[in-house]
Amino acid sequence: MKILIADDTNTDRLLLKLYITKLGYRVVEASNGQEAIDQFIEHSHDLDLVLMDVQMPIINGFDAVKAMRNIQEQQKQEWIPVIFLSASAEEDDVEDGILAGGDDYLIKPIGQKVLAAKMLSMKRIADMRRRLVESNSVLERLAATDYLTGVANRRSFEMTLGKEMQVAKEQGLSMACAMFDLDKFKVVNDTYGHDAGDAVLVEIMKRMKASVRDIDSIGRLGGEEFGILLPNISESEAKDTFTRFLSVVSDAPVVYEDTEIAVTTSIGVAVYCGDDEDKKSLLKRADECLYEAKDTGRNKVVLNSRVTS
Ligand SMILES: Nc1nc2c(ncn2[C@@H]2O[C@H](COP(=O)(O)OP(=O)(O)OP(=O)(O)O)[C@@H](O)[C@H]2O)c(=O)[nH]1
Repeated sequence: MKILIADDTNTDRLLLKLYITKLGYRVVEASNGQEAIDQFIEHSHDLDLVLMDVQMPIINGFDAVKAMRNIQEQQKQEWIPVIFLSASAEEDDVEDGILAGGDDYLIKPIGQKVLAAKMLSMKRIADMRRRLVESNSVLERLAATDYLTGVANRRSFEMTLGKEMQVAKEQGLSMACAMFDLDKFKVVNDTYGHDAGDAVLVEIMKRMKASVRDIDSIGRLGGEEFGILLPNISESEAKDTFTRFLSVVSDAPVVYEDTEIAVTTSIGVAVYCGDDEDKKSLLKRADECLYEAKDTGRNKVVLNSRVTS
């Protein structure tokens, strides 16, 4: 456990440091409010507790903690517990300390046992918060992911599409939004079984994930239909990339329990040029291109309603 002690009185700070190091904890020191904020910023990644004197020069303890809580909120950091230390036992001061973002308030002089007990209770709270934050991030990831293929689900894909369209608009860049759908997939299921169909979806997504750039996004829109976003790409580059994706799908069969299953895909691509078009209309254009690809023979890319292969 790493603890920041902020106190302008050298003897108080050194005594606290002595108590705390004896308990086996690491200590970072500050002798005024500004230094406390600086140390908080520098050590926030592994700081477990702040012991903050109230009366200090430059910035007092309450204002320093308000600043720390703002930083924490802006940078979406974990909550680090703060205990105020003060000679004042006024009820108003205790209330102000908690309102400023403190978690507890101790009246000086502070006994060694009380300090150790308070640190233990703050650590419990910090650990509980950490576990909550971790569980939330797992839940958020699950809520955004397609369970079978591990790519983004439709909701998450559409959110990314909205963000990418905004970036493209602000920076005057073009981007490609594609819908692709495995051809005659019902035949795969009917011939080899649903589990084999699932294995095909998983393998094709694995290949696609390995084929796109880090800035690209893939999502499952439903069934055997997927979406791909290629930000910052010209129309001709998009055409080349999606034509290459046809081969990524079809060049090698998917092997499922010693059976080779050959699959192809049809891809409909709408290029967005940063104009006022909305998400729904862009997806509709891609969908129309996909239908054209299906209608005109499958295993092909149709870009902005023009047959390109
Ligand atoms: N195995 C498996 N099959 C799925 C899943 N989701 C949808 N499907 C199947 O995908 C098939 C889609 O069939 P259709 O809509 O007729 O399209 P298609 O056979 O691919 O034909 P085209 O799209 O016209 O080339 C259906 O058999 C669905 O049951 C899934 O998660 N796993």
